[in-house]
Amino acid sequence: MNIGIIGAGAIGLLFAAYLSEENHVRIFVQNDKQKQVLLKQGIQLKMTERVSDHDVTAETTYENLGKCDLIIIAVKQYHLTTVIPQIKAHSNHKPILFLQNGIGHLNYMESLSNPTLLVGVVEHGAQKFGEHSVLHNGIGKTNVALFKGSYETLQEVKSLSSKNFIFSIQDNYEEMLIRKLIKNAIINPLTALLNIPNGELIVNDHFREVMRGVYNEFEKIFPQLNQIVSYEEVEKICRNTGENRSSMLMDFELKRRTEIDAILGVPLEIARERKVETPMISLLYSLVKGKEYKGDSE
Ligand SMILES: NC(=O)C1=CN([C@@H]2O[C@H](COP(=O)(O)OP(=O)(O)OC[C@H]3O[C@@H](n4cnc5c(N)ncnc54)[C@H](OP(=O)(O)O)[C@@H]3O)[C@@H](O)[C@H]2O)C=CC1
Ligand SMILES: CC(C)(CO)C(=O)C(=O)O
Repeated sequence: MNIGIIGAGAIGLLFAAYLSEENHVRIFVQNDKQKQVLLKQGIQLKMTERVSDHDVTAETTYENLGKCDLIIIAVKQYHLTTVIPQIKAHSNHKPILFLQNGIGHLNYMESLSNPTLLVGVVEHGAQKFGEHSVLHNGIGKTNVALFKGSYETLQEVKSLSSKNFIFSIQDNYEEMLIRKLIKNAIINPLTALLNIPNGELIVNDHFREVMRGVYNEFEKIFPQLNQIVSYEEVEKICRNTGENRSSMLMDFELKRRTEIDAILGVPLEIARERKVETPMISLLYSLVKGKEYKGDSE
């Protein structure tokens, strides 16, 4: 298959490395320096016990998007404003797979006329080093679901699976995204604001009370929430990833923009539309925005 990947950050490089084993991968990047490094050296995929090199084609313009059988969008949600016009201009008939955290990408997807659109939730952990190296530091899987269009494409994506890189089909895209959203929405802002690893949230009854309160507010926004993901599952993630620093805490530490708008901003808009009061979620949103605004992670 000819696969196009937009974005060569941690997730873009990870997907490109694995998928290039059996497919031709074109990776669309923003700067010429990264393009040259990728063309000359390929992608270096690091795992605990081995390092491998993977050849890809790299481009800084988007004309060749139309040559791809599947396009994977691996940029952050807040980058979509620049990517969506390129999709509309060069590949409005191709299947697209969106991998963003949160639910902010759904509005963008609704604006596309592509017949087949897919969403994915990445459970792998990946960290980028330099222009072309990626560390696969957590082997999980990628859940994929149909947003609209052909189920056949979903099966083709599943068939791209390999030993350490599995795609698993999910029936309901909304439930799949909400299941991940709730975990990110409760764990990420609190760990980022408190500067603590995930596990510390559940050994402190005061923090647990706040977590439960945020969950209850989400249940007011999404009344079926408890049938999709329970509060106990959120605590389980904290236990299972106890030593981890959440991606939002790492964004603060590295002075990068966070994904707070996709994680809390869009649910807050839905709450407003549904006339639901969510004071705790609003407070967390404003605190993260405020801290981001100052550009100060101390
Ligand atoms: N990293 C992880 O372990 C996980 C990440 N995710 C999710 O996956 C998504 C991607 O995350 P991640 O890879 O970590 O993010 P990164 O910030 O590492 O990568 C995003 C990349 O997109 C590039 N980019 C931005 N705009 C464009 C554009 N118009 N054209 C081409 N490239 C562009 C950026 O380039 P530049 O550097 O030049 O700005 C950057 O390399 C996020 O939504 C994240 O939440 C989900 C689960 C795990
Ligand atoms: C589930 C969680 C909170 C694990 O750290 C995560 O996905 C993140 O940090 O973004």
